Amino acid sequence: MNNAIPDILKTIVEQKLIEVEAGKRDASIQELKGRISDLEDTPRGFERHLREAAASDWTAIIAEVKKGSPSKGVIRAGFDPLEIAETYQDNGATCLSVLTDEKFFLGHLRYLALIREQVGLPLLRKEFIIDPWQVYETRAAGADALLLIAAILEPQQIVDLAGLARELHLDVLLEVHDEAEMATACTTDIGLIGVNNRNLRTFVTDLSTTGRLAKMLPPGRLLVAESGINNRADIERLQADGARAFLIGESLVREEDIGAKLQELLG
Ligand SMILES: O=C(O)c1ccccc1NCC(=O)[C@H](O)[C@H](O)COP(=O)(O)O
Repeated sequence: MNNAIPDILKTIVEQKLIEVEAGKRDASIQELKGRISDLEDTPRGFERHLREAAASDWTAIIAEVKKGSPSKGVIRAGFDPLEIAETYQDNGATCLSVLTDEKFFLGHLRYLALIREQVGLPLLRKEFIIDPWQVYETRAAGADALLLIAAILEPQQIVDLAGLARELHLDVLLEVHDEAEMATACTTDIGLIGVNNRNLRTFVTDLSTTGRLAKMLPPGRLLVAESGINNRADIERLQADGARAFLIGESLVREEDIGAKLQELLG
């Protein structure tokens, strides 16, 4: 991790180091491997679902199960992760993103298994992954894909963590915020590249970030626009800029009628 990364990410990573060490004391990689071999179903093809939707007329939305965030505090009072996930499925989401960080996003690892039991859509574990142990934990918890955040990883860590994820049949979404991180992403063979429109120093979202970085993307990668997407016009603008899938949290969970909002976003 370099010194140039935003303070919020430094704080989160420091917390993750503590959590991972505690996690390793609770369950060794060997134990996690045992849990993985006990799983009854195989991953659901997170990237494949996005690519199929993006190749059709359907808008590929990754709808996020998000109770809160460092920038906004609690976004949805009376948060029910399963009810939200079912609403997303019933109203046309292609995939789901499940925040599992407890301290900063008020999520939980157990939401993955809870949702997986009742909802058939592929699940992304939205976490701050910094250690191979967490990749095993992710697969054992029932996710189909994991997020890697370029800002908190060295290029070799990205390659190694993505390689391990693939060995465990997990798809990877690699998130970038700027040109330097996109340049690193281009040196990998990761198929799903997310541009996060949220500036993590100011927490302000600027959708033009996606268009700026899209120009650097080699053919064959699927561009996911992340954060700050509020309405159908935002999606159409991002589509024109090259985005083929859309990761949306706050503008959905903030609504009283989440299903109606998702339908509006789908157009
Ligand atoms: O959401 C935040 O405040 C935040 C702060 C620090 C690191 C990451 C953060 N967000 C994670 C995400 O990437 C978003 O949850 C996701 O892209 C959805 O964004 P939105 O639609 O704006 O809720």
